[in-house]
Amino acid sequence: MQRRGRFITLEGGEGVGKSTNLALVADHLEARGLEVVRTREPGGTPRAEAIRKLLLDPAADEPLDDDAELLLVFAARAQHLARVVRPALERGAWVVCDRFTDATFAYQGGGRGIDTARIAELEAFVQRGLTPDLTLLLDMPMAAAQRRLEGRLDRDGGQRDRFERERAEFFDAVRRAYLERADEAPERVYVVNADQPLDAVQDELKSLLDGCLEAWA
Ligand SMILES: Nc1ncnc2c1ncn2[C@@H]1O[C@H](COP(=O)(O)OP(=O)(O)OP(=O)(O)O)[C@@H](O)[C@H]1O
Ligand SMILES: Cc1cn([C@H]2C[C@H](O)[C@@H](COP(=O)(O)O)O2)c(=O)[nH]c1=O
Repeated sequence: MQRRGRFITLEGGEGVGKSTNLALVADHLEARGLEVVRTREPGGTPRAEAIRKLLLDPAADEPLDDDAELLLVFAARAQHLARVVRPALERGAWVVCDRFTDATFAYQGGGRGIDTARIAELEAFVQRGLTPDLTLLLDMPMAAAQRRLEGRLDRDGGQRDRFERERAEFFDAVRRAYLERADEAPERVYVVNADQPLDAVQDELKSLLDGCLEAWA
């Protein structure tokens, strides 16, 4: 693939501020004249969004098998890559994506306990070498993030989805797995302390982006 654009992902547990900061990242890049595609996983195309619905549906009548969950995540990813991410990168756009494969290592690997070697096999099969240029890992203790999530749910009148209903131990394992991923790829994954006022988080993100823009020019 002729890849001219850049691929930036935002990662972290539930309610750490990914969507809020995705808007900041995308606006910051657009203000510098770049074409930016804002997207998310699972999802990003109509069919991948249909898979997202299946994954997040808390219906208790039929539990979702862990392997089925893993395969659905990668099925959605294959569709998203083919229809949105690869074409955008090929035409020189920057793709800013709310979650990607680090989430699979964190949730299906850390949270569900699936062998990471199996996840890595699917990653190689589906992505064929395509990985993010930069990953912003928003990190904070899960208890504090849960309080933010509750605030948002109260305001939206929303319901917890299938993942948001998991126990605290699940989210602690997710956080540990994310931090392990950051340790394994320090050249790609930048860990941001998300447990600080939004202005401080966003100042840090903007100066990091400016550094990348300069380095990649
Ligand atoms: N640094 C911050 N300080 C205080 N509140 C914040 C901060 N960042 C985000 N919030 C608020 O926390 C809530 C969750 O933020 P947001 O929806 O961006 O998180 P998220 O990581 O995208 O959540 P999800 O995992 O559900 O997609 C929102 O109400 C948002 O306004
Ligand atoms: C990409 C990806 C996502 N998930 C989970 C993580 C979240 O609970 C939901 C997505 O909802 P959100 O609005 O982004 O919080 O899906 C996962 O388990 N594995 C993945 O690879």
